[in-house]
Amino acid sequence: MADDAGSTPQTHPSRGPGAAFGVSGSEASHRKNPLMRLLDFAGPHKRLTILGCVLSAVNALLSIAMLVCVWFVVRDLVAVAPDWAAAQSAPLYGAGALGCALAGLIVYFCALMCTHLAAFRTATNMRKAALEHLAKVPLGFYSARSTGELRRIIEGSTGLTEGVLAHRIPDFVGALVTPIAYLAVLFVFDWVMGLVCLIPIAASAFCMFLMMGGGMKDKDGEGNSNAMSFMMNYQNALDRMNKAAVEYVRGIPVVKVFQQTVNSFRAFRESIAAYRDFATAYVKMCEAPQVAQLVAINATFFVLVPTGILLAYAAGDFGVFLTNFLFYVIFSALTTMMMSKVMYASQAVTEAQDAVGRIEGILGAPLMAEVPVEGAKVPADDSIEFDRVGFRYPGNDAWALDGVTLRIPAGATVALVGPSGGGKTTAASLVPRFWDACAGRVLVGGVDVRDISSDLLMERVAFVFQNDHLFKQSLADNIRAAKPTATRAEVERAAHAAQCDDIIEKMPQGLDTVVGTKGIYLSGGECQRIALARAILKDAPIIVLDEATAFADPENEALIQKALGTLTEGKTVLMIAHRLSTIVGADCIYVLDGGKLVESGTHDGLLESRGLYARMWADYQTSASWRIEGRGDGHAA
Ligand SMILES: Nc1ncnc2c1ncn2[C@@H]1O[C@H](COP(=O)(O)OP(=O)(O)OP(=O)(O)O)[C@@H](O)[C@H]1O
Repeated sequence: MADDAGSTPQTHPSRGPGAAFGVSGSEASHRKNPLMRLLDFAGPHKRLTILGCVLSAVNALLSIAMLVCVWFVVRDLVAVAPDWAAAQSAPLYGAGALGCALAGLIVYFCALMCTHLAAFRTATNMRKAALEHLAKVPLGFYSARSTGELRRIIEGSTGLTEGVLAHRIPDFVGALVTPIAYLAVLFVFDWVMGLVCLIPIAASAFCMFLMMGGGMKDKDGEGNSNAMSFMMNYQNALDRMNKAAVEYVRGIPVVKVFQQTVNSFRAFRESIAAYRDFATAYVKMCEAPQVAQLVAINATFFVLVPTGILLAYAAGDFGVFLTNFLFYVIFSALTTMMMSKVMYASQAVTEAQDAVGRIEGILGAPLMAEVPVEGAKVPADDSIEFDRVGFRYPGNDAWALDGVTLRIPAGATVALVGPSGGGKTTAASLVPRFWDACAGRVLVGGVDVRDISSDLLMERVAFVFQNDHLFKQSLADNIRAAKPTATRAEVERAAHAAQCDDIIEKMPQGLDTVVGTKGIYLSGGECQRIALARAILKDAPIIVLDEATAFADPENEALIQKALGTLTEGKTVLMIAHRLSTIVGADCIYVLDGGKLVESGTHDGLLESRGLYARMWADYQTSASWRIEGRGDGHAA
């Protein structure tokens, strides 16, 4: 391979996280703060989060104001006891306390409204960004990651950030504002008792600090705290278990046939054990500091009461001392709540950091290189050409295609045949750029496919896969996937041309029947005809067919062949078929073996040359006759 351009498809770095929301990838990734990175996804809704946090802080101040008012009521009542009627300002402070409480409720409600709106929008934007990005990455990305893992990132990680933005962040802000205001107020009345109340808070904060990893950097040197590194490992273990579970569920028919149990699936068993180990280790890591933290935060009375008793002896005015003491008793109840909020918020931030990192992992996956608009070229016609094409799958040293040169003139029908693993599917995949060639060029209409805008290329090429996927949507919508603007009449015409009339007739709601649910499923051959209707509706001038009749029974095959006739009429066709009878009439047959083009010519010409194709044809004929004999004498061959 002289001009090996590397073994991976040409790609370019994505614009990165938050790109769709006005933040460039590098800008976003250089920001270390996970919350800032998370808010990048909020777009204009970032302001709502900020407003929500401000309101949460106001609510915290109102809560303190309410308690101060309550304390004033108590002070006034104690001062005039038992002549309660003399406490003239008490009703005023009482009303103040009530007003603060009501205002606090309203403000907190508004705060949560703001943060919830922003949280839902942020999670939606994250999902959209990830899904949009996934549609543009090369197929190699999917070989390296399982659907279970991707699903968990898109659903799980984004869902997790919802809770963080909606509740934890405003609570965190409120919990941070509270001690500041608290400190100011604490020292107003009695600085000694204020100081004493701070001891449990400081002890609790220290335990929390230990719980979060004690500021130690992880061995990875990337600045992750122990807690962050633990969270990453924990989430990775969850991912592996998810991935193995999806594999296991998909393989359930095999499990049943070979009477296996979950324990015989090593990967699944090991992933469950790894998850258990991480979960246990996590609990153990948090055990001691969390117990200490809970003890510390609930120990306010433990330090406050003895201090109060000591100070009572030295107090000049016992009445004033008692009311001050009551203030600290009321206030200390707040500390438990406040520190719990701080603890949950810190934990949530660690989770959010991991979630944002995982979404960024998807968004950071390089995209298939797209030619700049000004450099994009338009194909002159609908011909296809392979010019010394070489291709290796990422992570695979062997050449799946090696120096393949072939030409399909516009309007011609060409077949790719060859032994299994010869490179037929790989060659066909290079035309619509599912992959890019590692060496040489693939040309459509004389233009390198990499120089054609992807929209134009997709307009020009229709690809019918071996096992085309039908979405859990109506048949009409499945067909319309090829052309969303198609009218009902166009969809019906395409379905009719693809010989789908019998399928539609037997469906309870005809074309509007949703497939894949409520026991409504199609056979392989029927799926293939719906996929052909899709391709007919698309009406692209270049058709790539990969094993179009692979799943068909004889009856379906006849219908499929008829549908293919309509689809391919006047088009450039590149066709892969194992049933050699379907390609006898092809204008040219290319034979691929071990990634190399070994023969080419018409059916008759290749038979005459007595090469690989002739041998494959002879084998095909023999196997076909075995089947016929087998049926005739009632024995399966
Ligand atoms: N996603 C992949 N990752 C790595 N290697 C792959 C991948 N897909 C195919 N290959 C390898 O590339 C080579 C060509 O495979 P390809 O599917 O193109 O052959 P094929 O001729 O279409 O085979 P078949 O007739 O069995 O479908 C094979 O050696 C195969 O193992």
